[in-house]
Amino acid sequence: MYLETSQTYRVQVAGENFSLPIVRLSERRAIALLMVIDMGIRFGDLVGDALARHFAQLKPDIVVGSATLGVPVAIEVSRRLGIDQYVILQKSPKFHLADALVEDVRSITTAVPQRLLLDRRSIKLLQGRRVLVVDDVIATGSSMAAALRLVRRAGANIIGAGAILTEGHAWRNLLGDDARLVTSLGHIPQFDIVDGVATPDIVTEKDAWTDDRASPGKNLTQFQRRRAAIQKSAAGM
Ligand SMILES: O=P(O)(O)OC[C@H]1O[C@H](OP(=O)(O)OP(=O)(O)O)[C@H](O)[C@@H]1O
Ligand SMILES: Nc1ncnc2[nH]cnc12
Repeated sequence: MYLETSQTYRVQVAGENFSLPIVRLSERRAIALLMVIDMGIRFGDLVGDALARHFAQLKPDIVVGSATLGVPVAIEVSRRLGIDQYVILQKSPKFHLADALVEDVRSITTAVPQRLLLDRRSIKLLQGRRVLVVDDVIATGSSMAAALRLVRRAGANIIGAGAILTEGHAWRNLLGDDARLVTSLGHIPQFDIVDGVATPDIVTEKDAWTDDRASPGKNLTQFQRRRAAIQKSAAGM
């Protein structure tokens, strides 16, 4: 099912405003859809520049992206970091991927379970290297978690996880300690359909922790940070 609503959601990505169509996933759920492949060349420049600038200081040796929509992100970021080769984790099984490392994925946009595959021939590009993993969106976190597992199985040292957008905050629970690796250029909520209208889902928004980049809670434990954020949001702050 892919049903456009008449609603859009305004989001800032790397400081610029964009309007995303809100589409239904089911009778009860909707998302603000970011189709990177429809956003044009300038958008690729914007997100490539911003992610590369952020992660350059961590000196990645190579960038890994997940098919399909993580592919342009990996290319744009690699280009700006001056790194020639990049590694793509595939979602569709192919004959030439018969000998791959595999992890299960269940992303927000796909009704059926999927598999993420790392071609064993790419392991040599990752083993012992400083790796940046990128994707277009992190929602449930299932795709990013599977990507991180695959890259670690290849013996890499993951130095960061970059996304154009985070969507809700459920991914923080799924990623656990790895949530601290994540930097995104913007944030969107997930939506419930209430009386036919897409409404930001306060449950996953409430799940927010204090953002490390905003710093005030930097030295608090994860639990304290979560509790503080929930109390703040319940108090309407
Ligand atoms: O955090 P999650 O819930 O896993 O959602 C995020 C994933 O969803 C999309 O992939 P999708 O499976 O739709 O494949 P695509 O890139 O081929 O569109 C997106 O590109 C991310 O990889
Ligand atoms: N909002 C979104 N737009 C495009 N792809 C997505 N995958 C997960 N959430 C998405």
